[in-house]
Amino acid sequence: MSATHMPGATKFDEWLLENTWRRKDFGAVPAGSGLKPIPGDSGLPLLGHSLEALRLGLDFGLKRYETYGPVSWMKAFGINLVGIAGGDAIQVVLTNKDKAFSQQGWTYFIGPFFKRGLMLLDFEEHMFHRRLMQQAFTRPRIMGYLEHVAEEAARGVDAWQPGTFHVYPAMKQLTLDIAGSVFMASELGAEKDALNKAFVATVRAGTSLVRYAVPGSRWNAGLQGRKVLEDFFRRNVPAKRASDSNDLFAGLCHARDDDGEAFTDDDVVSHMIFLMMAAHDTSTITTTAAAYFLGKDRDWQDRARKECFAAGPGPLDIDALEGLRDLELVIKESLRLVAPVPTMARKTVKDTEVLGHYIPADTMIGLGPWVNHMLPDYWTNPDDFDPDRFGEERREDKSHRYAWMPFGGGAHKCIGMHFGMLEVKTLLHRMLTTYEWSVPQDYRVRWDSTSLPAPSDGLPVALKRL
Ligand code: HEM
Repeated sequence: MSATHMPGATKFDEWLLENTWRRKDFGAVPAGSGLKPIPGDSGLPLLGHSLEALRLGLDFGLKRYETYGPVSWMKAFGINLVGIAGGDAIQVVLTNKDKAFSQQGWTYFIGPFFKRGLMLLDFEEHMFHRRLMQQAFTRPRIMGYLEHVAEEAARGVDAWQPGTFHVYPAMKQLTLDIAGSVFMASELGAEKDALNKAFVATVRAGTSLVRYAVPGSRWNAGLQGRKVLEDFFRRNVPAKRASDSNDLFAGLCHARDDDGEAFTDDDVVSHMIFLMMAAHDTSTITTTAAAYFLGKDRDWQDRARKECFAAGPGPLDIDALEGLRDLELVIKESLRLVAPVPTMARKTVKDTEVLGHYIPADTMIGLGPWVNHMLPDYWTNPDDFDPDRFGEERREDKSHRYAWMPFGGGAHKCIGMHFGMLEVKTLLHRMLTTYEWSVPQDYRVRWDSTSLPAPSDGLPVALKRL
């Protein structure tokens, strides 16, 4: 197998991918259990498979699946990691019947910066927090957030300059502005730039290669960023509790469950910091990926634009946004071809098994949704951009419950899924009714996999005002 999804792969990358490593089973299976060991290998001395995982992303995941099947192990990032892909295997983990799979896998990577965020909580405590947080994602509350999104989207998109235009950095700035407005409508004021800086440092730290506090390191900047954010939110909680504004910060402050329980001030602070991260890069990547595919496929761009003009100039309300069916097909297909969260981390808290493979307690797990999105068992011509595959006549996403899973699944399925889709639709609606754009037919974007997928060249397009 070669690096078909990674333009610009070097000869060394190709060698790493094509090399056959010495196969070794992972740990000993308890005698008499009837279970199988996990196949895999340890890769290069010291580095293990870190390089391929970081440089080749999807191609590496597909190679592991092809070589070892749905459950395999490797060394990477200084640890032993069990990779799980394919619908059936991922379903076992996300259903989590015996509560063996915990979120502590995420804690290893982003814990110091996003501690006590919803995704890092487990089991009963997680359920309690999730139920409360749902109160901030009701339809009326989402309608309020969308007003902020539409306002920022119009302001930001209209200011873009035609010509050669780099979509990714512009979109990243715009979704950051949107997050500022949706999350805390009025508090930012003079602190806006300092907070944006702190937030960006906190997010970047999660992918730092140096994983301890050395002066000048990304890790250190992330810890300092977290402090700035904590201080800001903590200072503003009392005023927010007393306000009735329609932003997410107020939503968390006012959330009550059926027994009248509420979040503590510390909870609100931690949830705000995590939510900003969860909402920001994911919507940037989704919108950028859709812009890329539409820039290549002008027929789909025209089709989506026609629908957007028919819906009106905006701001569109929630019903109008939900009615943008063609655009929804485009976004779903973009989320399939570029999964914004390509790997999901877990850690076993007890001995367990997946499809008959024994997994001991304290094992780090990486789930591979992006691999599922590309398996020919579920999708016809998986490499093609073909939004109609999600249309009513075909519904290829129903080929397996976990064939399409950009928002995860099970107890931790994305709580911002509905709002996130509507935000992306608002952005694309504004883009499609303001500009047309294209990329050369032979251009292929390289999705850098060192963190969440991002176009390594920023995605240059030829942008023309309509
Ligand atoms: C369009 C883009 C988005 C994508 C692709 C996405 C993807 C995901 C995925 C895959 C997970 C599950 C992680 C896991 O199980 O390990 C998740 C969880 C989560 N997402 Fe999103 N997300 C998006 C937008 C958002 C937005 C806009 C928000 C909030 C405003 C949000 C908030 C969250 C939260 C709080 C969790 C943790 C849920 C829990 O643990 O119960 N996400 N997201």
